[in-house]
Amino acid sequence: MEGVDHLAHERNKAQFDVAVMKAVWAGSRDAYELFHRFSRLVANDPEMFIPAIKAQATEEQQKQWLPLANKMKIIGSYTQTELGHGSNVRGLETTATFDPKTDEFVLNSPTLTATKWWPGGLGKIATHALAHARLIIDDKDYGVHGFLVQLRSLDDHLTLPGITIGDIGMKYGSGAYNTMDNGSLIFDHVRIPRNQMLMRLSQVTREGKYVPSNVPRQLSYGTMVYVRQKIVFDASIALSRAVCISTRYSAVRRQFGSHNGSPETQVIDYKTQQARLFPLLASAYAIRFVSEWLNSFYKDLLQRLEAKDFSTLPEAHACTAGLKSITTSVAADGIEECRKLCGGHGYLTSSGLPELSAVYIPACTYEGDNVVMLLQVARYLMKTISQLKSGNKPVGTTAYLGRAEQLMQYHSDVLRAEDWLKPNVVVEAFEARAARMSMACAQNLSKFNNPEDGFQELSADLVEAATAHCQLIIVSKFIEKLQQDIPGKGVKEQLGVLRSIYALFLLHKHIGDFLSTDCITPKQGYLANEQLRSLYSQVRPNAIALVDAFNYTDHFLSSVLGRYDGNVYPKLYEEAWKDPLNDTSIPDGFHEYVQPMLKQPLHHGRL
Ligand SMILES: CC/C=C\C/C=C\C/C=C\C/C=C\C/C=C\C/C=C/C(=O)SCCNC(=O)CCNC(=O)[C@H](O)C(C)(C)COP(=O)(O)OP(=O)(O)OC[C@H]1O[C@@H](n2cnc3c(N)ncnc32)[C@H](O)[C@@H]1OP(=O)(O)O
Ligand SMILES: Cc1cc2nc3c(=O)[nH]c(=O)nc-3n(C[C@H](O)[C@H](O)[C@H](O)COP(=O)(O)OP(=O)(O)OC[C@H]3O[C@@H](n4cnc5c(N)ncnc54)[C@H](O)[C@@H]3O)c2cc1C
Repeated sequence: MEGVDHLAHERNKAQFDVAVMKAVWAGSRDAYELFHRFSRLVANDPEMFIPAIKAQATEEQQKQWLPLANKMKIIGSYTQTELGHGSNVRGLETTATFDPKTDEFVLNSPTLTATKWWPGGLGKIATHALAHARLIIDDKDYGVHGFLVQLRSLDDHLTLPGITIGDIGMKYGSGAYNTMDNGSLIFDHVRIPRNQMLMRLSQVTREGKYVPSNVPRQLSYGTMVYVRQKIVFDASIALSRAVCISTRYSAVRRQFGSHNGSPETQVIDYKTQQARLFPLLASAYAIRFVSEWLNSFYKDLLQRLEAKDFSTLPEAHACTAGLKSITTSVAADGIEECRKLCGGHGYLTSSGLPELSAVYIPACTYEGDNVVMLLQVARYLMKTISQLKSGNKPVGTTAYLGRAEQLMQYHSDVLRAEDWLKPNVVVEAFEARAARMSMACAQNLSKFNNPEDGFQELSADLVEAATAHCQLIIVSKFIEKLQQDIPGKGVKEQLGVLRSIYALFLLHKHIGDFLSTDCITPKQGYLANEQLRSLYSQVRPNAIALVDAFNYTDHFLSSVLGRYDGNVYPKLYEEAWKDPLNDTSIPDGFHEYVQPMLKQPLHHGRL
């Protein structure tokens, strides 16, 4: 019935202050503003163009271009990827050749594979591109740099001479990402003034002299680092949306279990449902907290860069690349699992889950393919280990590698299931697992004469070691979050339950790592799983309140299964009748195509 809260009985079970949990989840308010910018982003993509200008343009260039971009007097596209290259930025083929006679750069797409391909907004709406092209001066190639290129007239929006632009066509399913005009672009000797090369990091003088950057060249990748750390926050939003829908529906849905006329069992009470759903609920909170930490780490990096302190740049790259990879994979797989947790109705568009999945899953690819990103983390870990011999003391997220020798001797001292609730016990196990996996890779790498050959040969193991490292970061940041002062009845206790679920679920899922590295015994693995089952029982009465704490409106969730009031069945039915197919009883084409078949005379008893 309208106006009735069908989940009130669930909400009354909450053992914590939901208002405080909402504040803990919301964290810094700007994160929400960011997300709402993102929700506009799917239709447009100024959010990379502007940061890229800030990162790569001189003050003078920023004064010229930022006001135009901020006021949408120009619409920009971050135009880097090409038909032939995306991951390998240094392999991009578009050229920007300096012409000293005219003090211009000539942009050209020398091959088909040099066609710019995928940039958001490029297909129909962008008036300007921040095009990444190989800087060529006197036939010498100085590598990839950024260039501002006008694509369309600001009067009639027609493409300018030498510019061929198109949309790259429909994408995955009918998802909302098809509102994004990812485009293609071919340059045919397009001339731009020299001052439209972004020259904050490196310059080209009027005489055509190349002035190399006096800061790490990787700062030219700064926009990707910025977006990757934003994407981690986005993963917490996407996963929490799906978890909210599937948790509420799991409390509404009843199937089997009726005795003597009693109500059937709520599917949320099945242990299999809990074992699939509650780790995702815990992961949403874990990703949110690590995104908060990553954002503060990134802001600290920016301050350091202002002071020409590049000391945390390598770690920032590794953390943004690795956490982007891990969290988007968890979120994308989690959204699909949430669909399955809702049974058949999860496959309905009105559940909100197919659309969420279709829009979200490219996050595993854009801003860096997830495997390529983990390989970057692996490079960083191997480099860190190689420097141990020279006495380099790792700090920050690799500090544990400074204790590698000690961790190589580690054996968990867990005796009882509840020992796994101790944060230090968990962190030690995760540190030992990550250290041993990385050290084993380093050991194996040392057997290769050519380190690059070794890296390629061992890349699958290296990805697993990088994954263990990133999971350790997320577990550690969840633990650190709970060391903060968090008020409110039962809030910290509930977050503690989620922290333990997150860590022990990962331990159970990757039990092979923990056993093969001899960090824990099979018995200790068994006790961890015992404890996990007990934790699910502790979350159960709080599950609805924990997803209420995400504070999502029904409009935002756009899901009949995830409605706040749990009034699912009438709304499912109502939503179905909105389908145009139900405007008529007899479907189009029936009389022309189906009825003649039905009217066919029977021949010898056969149609
Ligand atoms: C857009 C919205 C933003 C925010 C607001 C809203 C909401 C956010 C939520 C979601 C986002 C919403 C929408 C996004 C949707 C679509 C947009 C998508 C855009 C794109 O996809 S843009 C294109 C992205 N492309 C990539 O990511 C390419 C990936 N490839 C690379 O990054 C590089 O090619 C790679 C793999 C790093 C290799 O580079 P390179 O060959 O130059 O380096 P090496 O591997 O040889 O390493 C050399 C050395 O350099 C270090 N290093 C590499 N990269 C970096 C870096 N970025 N920073 C610092 N250091 C770096 C590396 O570690 C090595 O160091 P070493 O010598 O070993 O010490
Ligand atoms: C929805 C969407 C929006 C996008 N928006 C933009 C945008 O606005 N601007 C822009 O410039 N680009 C954009 N892109 C492009 C995106 O950045 C690239 O697709 C992404 O970086 C992956 O590169 P790729 O396509 O070359 O993949 P590839 O690198 O070709 O990946 C193919 C396979 O090769 C593997 N692989 C590649 N290299 C290695 C290696 N060294 N070792 C092991 N395995 C490897 C990958 O893991 C993957 O399995 C967008 C893409 C999508 C899907």
